[in-house]
Amino acid sequence: MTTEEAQTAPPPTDHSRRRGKGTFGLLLTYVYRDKPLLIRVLLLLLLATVADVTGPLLAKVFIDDYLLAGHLPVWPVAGLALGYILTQLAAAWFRYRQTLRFTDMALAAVLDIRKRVFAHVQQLPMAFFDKAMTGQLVSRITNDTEAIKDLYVQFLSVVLTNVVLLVGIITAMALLNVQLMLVALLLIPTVVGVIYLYQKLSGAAVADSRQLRSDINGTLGESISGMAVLQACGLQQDSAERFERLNRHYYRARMRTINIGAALLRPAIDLLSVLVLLGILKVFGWQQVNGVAEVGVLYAFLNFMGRFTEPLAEITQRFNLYQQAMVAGDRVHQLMQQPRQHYGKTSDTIHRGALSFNRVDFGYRPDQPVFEQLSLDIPAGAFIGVVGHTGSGKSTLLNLLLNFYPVDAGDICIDGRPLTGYSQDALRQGIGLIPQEPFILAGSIYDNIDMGRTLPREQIATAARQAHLLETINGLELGFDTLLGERGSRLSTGQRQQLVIARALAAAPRILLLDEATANVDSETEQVVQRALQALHGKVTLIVVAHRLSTIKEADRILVMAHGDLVESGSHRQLMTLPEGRYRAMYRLQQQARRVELAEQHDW
Ligand SMILES: Nc1ncnc2c1ncn2[C@@H]1O[C@H](COP(=O)(O)OP(=O)(O)OP(=O)(O)O)[C@@H](O)[C@H]1O
Repeated sequence: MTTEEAQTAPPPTDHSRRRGKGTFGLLLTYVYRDKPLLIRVLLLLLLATVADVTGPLLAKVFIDDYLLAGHLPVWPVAGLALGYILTQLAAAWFRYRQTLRFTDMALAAVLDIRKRVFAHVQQLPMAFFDKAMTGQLVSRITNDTEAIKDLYVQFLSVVLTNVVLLVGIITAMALLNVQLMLVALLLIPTVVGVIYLYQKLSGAAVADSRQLRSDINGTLGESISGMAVLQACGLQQDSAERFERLNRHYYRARMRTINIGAALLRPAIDLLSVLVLLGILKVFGWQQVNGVAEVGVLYAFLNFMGRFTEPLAEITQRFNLYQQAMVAGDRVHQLMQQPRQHYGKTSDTIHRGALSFNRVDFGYRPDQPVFEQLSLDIPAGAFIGVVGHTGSGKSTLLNLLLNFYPVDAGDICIDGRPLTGYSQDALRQGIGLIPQEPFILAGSIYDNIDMGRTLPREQIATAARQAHLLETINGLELGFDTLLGERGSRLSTGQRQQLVIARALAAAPRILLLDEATANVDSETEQVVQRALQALHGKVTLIVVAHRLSTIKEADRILVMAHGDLVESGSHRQLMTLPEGRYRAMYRLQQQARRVELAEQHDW
């Protein structure tokens, strides 16, 4: 959803609250996973609370039974003092252990969520990524899961601790004086009311702020990756203004939530606790007159009241984190609900590499078909060139072969079996892709060819030789272990392309797809690619999409596409004989352009 959509969307308060319950349950399941740890945490929590509330009870005994009675025997009083010190020390120790364990549990849960979310995102169909903004997606996997961590560490831990503490305090109060306890208890429904009001008022603002934060990340990601274009077009000012605008919206949305929280949470509790305190003093005064209450009870009560309002205030304050975590959890949950790309489950692998399209219909959008009834047969080991004007469907042909998108009708078969029947591993192992933009990892040359497949080093070296890159690699100081900067900045454009060719060849695919692999390289590198293709000719099915017709001149068959239709098909020689042929016209045009280029070079 874009910012505009977020702003025009109906207020998410009710809706997100409805979804929130499911999200909360989902988030809790991550904690249940480690039950022994959960039990240990709860036990520590209980022990800490018991130790905590014992202190004031001991103090009450000291005041009423010894201090006010003017009777101070050494051993019982020393015993009470020691008991007081020990219980407070024990409370501190149990609390410390419990906080550590809770954080451990929370971080493990977040680790688990992040792992699952990323694994899921990697299985999503390409159609999802067509619409997703990189920065926004990154924001969901990092910031939103981080907000979920706050739910565990800062919300659940604090709320659970304080609820148990409250129960402990109320029990201790009831033991001392039931009437006074009932006055103190009045605070609870009022606090629940405050929390409810807070959630109602802040829900929309919290959802807005999370969406805006991910828009900020999206814009940043887009600007940084397109910095060269941005600077070349002098768009820095526009981009800065857009960024500033988003930040300003974000600031306002955050301030809205902070203002609501600041007005409602802490001040409301403080005010109410003063009223309750007055109520306690009144009831105590009345009981004193009737000779029911003791001074020690008042001391213990005042002590408990201090402890009673603190957890309530803590709980209410943490509700803004709860609100944020619920919205974040919902966003993560929605991402996890995205259907994965469908792959087959059989263990069949691609053996030969024969391809066929049988009456295939496909469109990225239902109202804009790219292919209608496209049929095509490609024998194993054939070298097929694909040409056509921009937008004619060349890359789409490759996308469908990679099962990046499901077809709308008809089917695509590899070695006579439907493409959708093959497992993801079989497809990735059997089909190699060399895209126009080489994608280079910030790792070593070895890592970049291997791509986590842990292939034997000899296989990597063979692939590098096939891509005519071995000599270049051997010339580098650390050879295959040479680290490439981010986006492979240490290599030239041509060398990056060769590296990607080596990567594709390393898995010994039966089908190799090249999508404009020679569009951005010089003639020399193009010849390297051509030589690599010639070496593979007959051994691997080659489907080469090329604007530069010289790259595919030697192909067995050239497919000419126009508006998703196959309009011409044949070898270079056959197509050149068609008097009105599109291929012939394109080839002549390119030859002419080449001649002009050479003449210009000569003049220089
Ligand atoms: N991800 C997408 N979402 C929606 N429409 C798309 C997408 N990719 C391509 N198209 C549309 O599908 C049609 C075919 O595009 P395709 O990329 O296959 O053409 P092409 O022949 O490879 O073009 P080029 O030579 O410019 O790379 C075009 O009309 C294009 O606008």
